[in-house]
Amino acid sequence: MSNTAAAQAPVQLPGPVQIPLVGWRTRGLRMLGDPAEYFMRQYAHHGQVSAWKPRNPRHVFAFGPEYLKRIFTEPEVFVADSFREVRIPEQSSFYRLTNGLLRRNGDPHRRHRRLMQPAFTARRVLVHRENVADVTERCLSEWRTGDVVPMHDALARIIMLTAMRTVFDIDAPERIERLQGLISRLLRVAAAPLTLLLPYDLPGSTFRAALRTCEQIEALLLEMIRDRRADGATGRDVLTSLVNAEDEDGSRLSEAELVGEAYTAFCHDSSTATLMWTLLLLDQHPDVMNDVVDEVTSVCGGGPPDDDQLGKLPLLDAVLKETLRLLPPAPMLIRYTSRPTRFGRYELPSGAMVFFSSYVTHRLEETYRDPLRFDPGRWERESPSTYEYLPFGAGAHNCVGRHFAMLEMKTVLAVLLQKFRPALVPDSRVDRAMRVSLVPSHGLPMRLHPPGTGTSPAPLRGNIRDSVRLP
Ligand code: HEM
Repeated sequence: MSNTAAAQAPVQLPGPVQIPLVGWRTRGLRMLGDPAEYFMRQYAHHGQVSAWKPRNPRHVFAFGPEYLKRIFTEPEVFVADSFREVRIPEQSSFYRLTNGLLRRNGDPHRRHRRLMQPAFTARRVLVHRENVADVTERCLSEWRTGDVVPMHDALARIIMLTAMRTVFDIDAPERIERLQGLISRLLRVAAAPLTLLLPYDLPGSTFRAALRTCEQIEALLLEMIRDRRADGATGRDVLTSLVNAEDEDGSRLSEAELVGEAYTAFCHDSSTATLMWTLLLLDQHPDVMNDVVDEVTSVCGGGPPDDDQLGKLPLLDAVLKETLRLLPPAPMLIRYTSRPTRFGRYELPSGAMVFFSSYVTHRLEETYRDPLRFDPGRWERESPSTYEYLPFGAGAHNCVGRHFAMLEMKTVLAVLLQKFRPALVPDSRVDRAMRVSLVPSHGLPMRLHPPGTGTSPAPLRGNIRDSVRLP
């Protein structure tokens, strides 16, 4: 945004002709159904910045890197408040569980980041590598060549068990099963559009189901936090690091704060989503699949990667980066303006909701050559800026778990691809589905072949073909 542009008198934001009686919740429902498509249409019709109601811009869309830079570099003006629209009662477990970093701003946010960061540095997360490999190998020992595996459930199980071990250090099957069941239920009911539309504690409502499920999850988390404190907290799991984390003035996170942060650190569904998309894209690009399998096998020699080998898998790294470019699990993020502010040539009121989408930004032709092509090789030629490539966000709220996520995804894929060649069941339907993350619909059924089997891309149907050019 140039100074000259900012100095000009404000003009009206681009946007659609207003249709009376179409409120934001109606539009919001359409948007939540398929945010990727909705945002692409908004961008195609109105460009890098626009509003639903140009004369009263309370809902604004920003896709260009210059606007994103503004959002990320002024966190005191563009504040995060992830669950504002759900109107969660402040005294509820639901509130405390969702009261993590993504709800905090300013000093409280900085304090929590300071306390959490040490558990998530690139170096520190390596302590979890063996646990991730061990869980993956155990789960894969139940898979058989020739089987058709519903990849969504299978990968979600690996990631959930990994999180249980690395975040909470729990292995006891009954505790795992209980927490797994509760979290799956919460993700289902919390993502239901009715929870947003009818946020009331009424009999039979999805909102009430979310409230009750959160009470049970919070009770379990508190049990674990108190166990940690009682046994002196010496483990290497994330919860132990958070329980022991001490600020410069000697203060620690309270029980309520720990509940919110531990829950956020536990939800790894973005990793599950990325793994699913990666397997699909590799299936559709057998040459890349062959090269990745060669790389992983020659570096790791049949076993899980060690610390050193994890850093020697450049193609696997590029494949994950390219998957996160084309299909970022969080395709819709939101900030709220804390005061009236100039936004380039436009004026935004206080309290405006600003939507932005890495899904759209990652497809800008000014930045990416042939953006719809899955091309891991582009990462040798193209080096987009922080505001042009942002699957993990940017600025104050950038993903604290990014190193963890990369370690987790690389390890799972390295182990999996040395044991099996998964191939999509031909003629499957693959649509984008917005659950908590952007995932392939219909569970992604894949047949397991021996590693090294030559397969051709499975014919498939569905709107995934609008997101990426497939054979
Ligand atoms: C492929 C995997 C992942 C992706 C794509 C991803 C993406 C993101 C994005 C886009 C944000 C920024 C949200 C915003 O600005 O509103 C974020 C924040 C966050 N992520 Fe991740 N994430 C992933 C995995 C993880 C994992 C495994 C953890 C925990 C270990 C984690 C913990 C967090 C936390 C705590 C925040 C909030 C940071 C803050 O507000 O300061 N993420 N993530």
